[in-house]
Amino acid sequence: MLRAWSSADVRAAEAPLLAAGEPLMDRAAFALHVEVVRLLRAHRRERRVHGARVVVLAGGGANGGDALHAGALLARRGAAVTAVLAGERAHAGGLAAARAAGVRVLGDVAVGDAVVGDAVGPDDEGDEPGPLVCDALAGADLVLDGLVGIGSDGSGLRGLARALVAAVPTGTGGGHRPVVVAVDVPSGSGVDDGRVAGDVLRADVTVTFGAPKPGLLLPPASGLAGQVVPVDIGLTLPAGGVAVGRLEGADVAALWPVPGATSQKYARGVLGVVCGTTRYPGAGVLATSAAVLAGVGMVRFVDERDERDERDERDERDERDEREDPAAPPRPAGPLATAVLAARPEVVVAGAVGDGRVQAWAAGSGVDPADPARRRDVAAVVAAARDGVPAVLDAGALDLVTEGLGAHVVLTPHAGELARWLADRGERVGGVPVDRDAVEAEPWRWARRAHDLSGATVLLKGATTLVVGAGGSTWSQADGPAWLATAGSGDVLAGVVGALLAGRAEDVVADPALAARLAAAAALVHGRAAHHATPGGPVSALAVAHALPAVVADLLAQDGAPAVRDCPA
Ligand SMILES: NC(=O)C1=CN([C@@H]2O[C@H](COP(=O)(O)OP(=O)(O)OC[C@H]3O[C@@H](n4cnc5c(N)ncnc54)[C@H](OP(=O)(O)O)[C@@H]3O)[C@@H](O)[C@H]2O)[C@@H](O)CC1
Ligand SMILES: [K+]
Repeated sequence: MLRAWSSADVRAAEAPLLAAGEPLMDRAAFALHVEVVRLLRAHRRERRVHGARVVVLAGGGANGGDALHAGALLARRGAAVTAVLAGERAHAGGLAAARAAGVRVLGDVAVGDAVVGDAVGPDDEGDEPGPLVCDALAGADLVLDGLVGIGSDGSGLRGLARALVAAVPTGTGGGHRPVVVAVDVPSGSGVDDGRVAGDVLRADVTVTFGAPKPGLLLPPASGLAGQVVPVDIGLTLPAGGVAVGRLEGADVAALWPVPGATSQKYARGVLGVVCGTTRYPGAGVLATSAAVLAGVGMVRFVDERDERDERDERDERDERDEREDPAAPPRPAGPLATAVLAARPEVVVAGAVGDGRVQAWAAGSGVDPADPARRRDVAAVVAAARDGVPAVLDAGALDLVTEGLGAHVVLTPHAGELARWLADRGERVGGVPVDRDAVEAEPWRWARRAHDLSGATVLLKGATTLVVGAGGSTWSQADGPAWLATAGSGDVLAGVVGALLAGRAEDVVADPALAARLAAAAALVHGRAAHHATPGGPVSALAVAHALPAVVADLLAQDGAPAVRDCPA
């Protein structure tokens, strides 16, 4: 599991060690240079550090200090290192180390009484990179981004720092692009909230010290961090202080409901499904298939009934009452349930919500809220959820969600659906109702807001899926390929979430915070199933569902004790 701590927690953990004279920056810089050595060996044709051209972009704080110290170590290994000083001051220790190691220093900053280096820009403002800097960047094998770390307020880079970021070759049109390593965080990104205001240099690797910061896991900033390499510099972080977590494969086994030798289907969890309509049966097929293939004990699929069906049922019931005959004859499956049964014959069909017991519900996928019959079924599920039955509410069910649910209910909107849901509740940003762009710019903020308003666990679908559960606990999962953004993908995810809620229903009722971890595990498995279905290529939602058993089996075989539970027969 990857855990991110806030910059305040990291600073608090650093403080006593710095006061005690622990060499935290030396540790950070050493680890940083080790990662750079690895990257240079991997990426350079010569496979070595000697002769590699490295540019260090150094701000005036300790982030720049880390970068300059690492630059010094690289220079001592034979790299041709150029440091560009971007601040009005430079980290004195880092600069001294760099100069002593033979690093070429460019910049117009005063250190003590001395002005060092060459003029950066051609103008007096000094916020345009000059030709020496541009040449160094154009020829660099690797750029170290040490402009600003956790000292950033996330409002965007300014002055020369901003101009330097813009001057790094991007490789567009097949041109040269250096490997970019961010020091602690990509400079200027929202360290604690994942916001991106202004230009941020996209990193291939971020070497982060003490602990990952939330912005490395939270979109949109997480999309600029590349591979996150955490470095232990000896900090002790507060146990309860985790701001954001990310489940990894080894965490899934402990969450997944695994049957014991004496388990039977009812005790293993029955999932009631109200997904799809006669007109659009696909979502019913996909959500049901996913739940079955994720290992739920049984699916009870609620068929769609039209008004004529209901009239007939009422008449039959009245006739039975007159005959004092309580046994209802089994009803033939309608067209929707017939489609579902054709794909998954193991499913049991129910005539209505409440016909037969379930441990959890999945509702809303592929349901048009304007469809009166299906809307009534979904409303019955929402009522059951309000009464304490775990449920995943997707797509068409979201319109029926109001305040006062518990975290045992998982909402699964995408950004557009979440924006609409929030706007309907009067949420505004910059004086206008929240829209999709606003949610995509600050997904964590709005997922938390939806959790606060609804009380439910909120799983916000996206390239990085965010889950906010009880107490604001947050999980960020980025497990799927971009190909997973395909029709029906959300229906499959709803089925997997539903399977987990049904399989661990008692645990979720006892501890609603568990729902967020289960939803995060579902997102992980869903993403991996997409990779498994068609590595590197297009993927269909049904193929993702079909890949679930193999992916789950693989994850259960990993380290970590599976939660094998012998349920009473
Ligand atoms: N202490 C230690 O031993 C250890 C520290 N560690 C490292 O320290 C980092 C934190 O260092 P920090 O606290 O010095 O802040 P830092 O991130 O360098 O930023 C301050 C500088 O940025 C500048 N700046 C700010 N905003 C800006 C903007 N928008 N656009 C442009 N510039 C902007 C600001 O300029 P000023 O406002 O002063 O003009 C100032 O120069 C942390 O991330 C980790 O890398 C680790 O190695 C562990 C050991
Ligand atoms: K940085």
